[in-house]
Amino acid sequence: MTSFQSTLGEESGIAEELAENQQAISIAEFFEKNKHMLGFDSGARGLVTAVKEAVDNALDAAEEAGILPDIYVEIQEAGDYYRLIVEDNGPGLTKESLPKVFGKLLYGSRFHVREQNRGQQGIGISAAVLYSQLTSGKPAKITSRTQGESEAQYFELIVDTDENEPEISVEETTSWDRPHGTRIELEMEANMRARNQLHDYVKHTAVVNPHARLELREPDAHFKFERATDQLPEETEEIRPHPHGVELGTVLKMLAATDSHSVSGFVQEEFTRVGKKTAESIIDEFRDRHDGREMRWRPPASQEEIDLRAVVADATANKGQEATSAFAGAIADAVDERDRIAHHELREMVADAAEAAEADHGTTFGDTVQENALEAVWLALVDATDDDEADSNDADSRLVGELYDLADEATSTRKDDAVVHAFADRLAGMFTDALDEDVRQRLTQRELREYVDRAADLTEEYDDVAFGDTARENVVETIWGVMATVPDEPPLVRELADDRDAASDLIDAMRETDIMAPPTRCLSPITADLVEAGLRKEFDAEFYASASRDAEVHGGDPFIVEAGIAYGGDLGAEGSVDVLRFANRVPLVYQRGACATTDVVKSIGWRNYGLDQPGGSGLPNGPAVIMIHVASTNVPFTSESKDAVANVPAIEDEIELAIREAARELKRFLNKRRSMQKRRKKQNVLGKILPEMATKVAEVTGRDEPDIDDAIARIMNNVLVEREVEANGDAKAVSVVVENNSSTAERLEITDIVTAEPTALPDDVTVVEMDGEWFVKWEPDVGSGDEATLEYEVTTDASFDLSVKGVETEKLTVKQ
Ligand SMILES: Nc1ncnc2c1ncn2[C@@H]1O[C@H](COP(=O)(O)OP(=O)(O)OP(=O)(O)O)[C@@H](O)[C@H]1O
Repeated sequence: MTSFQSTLGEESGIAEELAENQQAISIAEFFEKNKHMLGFDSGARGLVTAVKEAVDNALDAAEEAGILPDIYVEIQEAGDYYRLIVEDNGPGLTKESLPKVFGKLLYGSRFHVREQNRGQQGIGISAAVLYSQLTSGKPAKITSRTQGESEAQYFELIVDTDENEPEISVEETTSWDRPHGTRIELEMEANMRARNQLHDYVKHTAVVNPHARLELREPDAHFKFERATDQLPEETEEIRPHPHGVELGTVLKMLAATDSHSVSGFVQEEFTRVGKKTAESIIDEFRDRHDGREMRWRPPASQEEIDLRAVVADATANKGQEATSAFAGAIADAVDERDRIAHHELREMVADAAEAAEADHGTTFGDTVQENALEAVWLALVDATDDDEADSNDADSRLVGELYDLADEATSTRKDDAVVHAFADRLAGMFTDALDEDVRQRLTQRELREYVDRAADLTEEYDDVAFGDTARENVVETIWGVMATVPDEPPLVRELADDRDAASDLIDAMRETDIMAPPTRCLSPITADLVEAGLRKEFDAEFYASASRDAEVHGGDPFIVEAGIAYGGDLGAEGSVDVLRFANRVPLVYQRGACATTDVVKSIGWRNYGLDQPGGSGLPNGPAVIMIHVASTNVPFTSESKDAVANVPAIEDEIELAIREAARELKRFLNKRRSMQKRRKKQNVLGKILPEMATKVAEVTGRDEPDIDDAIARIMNNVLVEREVEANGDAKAVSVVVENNSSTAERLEITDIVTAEPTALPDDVTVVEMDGEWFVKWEPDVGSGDEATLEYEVTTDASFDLSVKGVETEKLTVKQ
């Protein structure tokens, strides 16, 4: 005991004294002291967070009401403070809800809703009000007008931190030129040191919300982001949780709150994607965990000389010979028809046989008779034949034989036969012993594993052989595979609600059952096309790629990850790439280093995708932007300030897959670019050397100089497009020849622009005249090593101009 402890022990009433100091803390007081948790840790950051909270709310509210958002943000210098004004054209707030929305923490419409929203906790805007009143001492000034109302409501209020309730100082009606919407005015101690973050937030919000019009006016800048589309994002719908990944506490709460009585009703009513069939599969999985499975044995083979009729007849008394024999025969035949039988299956067969015998012979085969027959047949199946020659060793030979077959099937061929037999023998002994405790031989998978482990340990010990983990696991799996799920009714919901272990079995069962991915109507991904369009709008790059994954689930909430990459062009080549992070269409500005998105980007081997990555890990270098969007009904953030996505493995996996999908396209682009660069270099060298060689050769041989273009095209495996014009009487015969020297088939788009009307054209070309010029368009498919020719005529002198598309310039030689 320490001296401090001894003092404590001697003084009576110290606990009471300490207890007097204990008191409840209001949530508002708590956040007042822990402003950093909500993103208000400094003046610079506080301003950005306040803008973010107000703009996110405005977007949420307008979209929810089906209104194209039009948001105006203004930051003014106001003496020692900064004044923030945010106006939206959303549906507005009623007189009753407005004070609570702005003057009470943890008050909101989204916390209990399983639907993708920017807001989640109902803290954001009231925290901004709290920050403003703490730093400037001024109340928040809110104007709001709901649709159809002739006047707007005006409030001045603060948060009463003791009570966490709004304290209203002014409440009146006013006129406002917006037909509907909300205007917030907050004064706060702030500075513009985080101007870049503020601009990034607004700019990136515009990238992922092309349907919104945003305007930002601050002391030194004024931006307008016009909307790029009049299409609101698909309306989202609320959904129930998905059974994959829900946690025990949540399920216990749901069990306590549900109106369903049965587990089947519960899983169908409370979860998404669970119909009757899925519910049955979940319950089967639950039974496997909660009740275990029953061992199924083979019926006796004919050579075993087990006479089941005699066994049943011996166990049945006083039912008359005819009826008894019909009863026994029906059981024996039913057993004989099966591949394997579990105890509960045999029980059903006996009941069926009793019913049939009763119907045919008028004799009742009641419960006791059925029980006797069941026990006798079951023991004959699992125990032994009672045949005269059987000695005690043969007593379990049926089980040994069957378990030997199963173990043999499960283990590698390298295992010695005698060893497998010895193992099966030991395992059979355990099954036989189990009969004393539970004649049905019900085992959970864990119990079966214990049996197998024990038998394997003994085998290792006495037979001096290895019986490794894989072999053990295979044996468990094989035996578990032949065991039967039991038909027992699962406990009622109210029993489950009080039974943690059983509820946990239900969660495992839900996890193990194949269940369709959750519906995505509750999510509003940006879509791959718009991810790319957003990047194009914002970054002048050379290459863009994007990927949008299918929905997955974490903690019962569906989520979708999207990724995009922009590369080259005007993007800065110095230093590491830019990572743009978004959650539910909201740009994440702070805590980049603590975000799962950044962690995943760092963990990818970017050299493999053609980017420079010093040391082979960490952020890659180069002129690239990597964008990641996580959309979910519940984005797991690292803190209430919603700056960084938490390290949830299921989400990290999807982030990685989405990035890799886009990165593969980048790799293809970079590889191609590299090979084209090589080609260009080689072609340049050839273009220099060949003419000199040609001249020399011509000089030496006294012949004409060979055609250089043709030669280059062949050496470089290029596609050569060549036009020739020959006089043909008064007319001119024109031919355009395509010679494909490359190793792949090519589809070209050739336009010959002619200043005279072309005639004698083949059918597969189109001609359009514009201002005295004729555009002859021809689209030949030319196989590798093949040639194609277009021929036509012009009657007068003309000039020509060939344009060729469909083949990279590096692979093309045009001669005209
Ligand atoms: N501009 C607005 N127009 C209409 N309703 C609004 C507006 N701003 C807030 N609300 C309503 O007030 C509620 C509370 O907003 P608040 O910012 O406190 O929390 P939230 O957005 O729900 O969650 P979070 O704390 O994650 O931001 C919202 O859920 C919404 O119903």
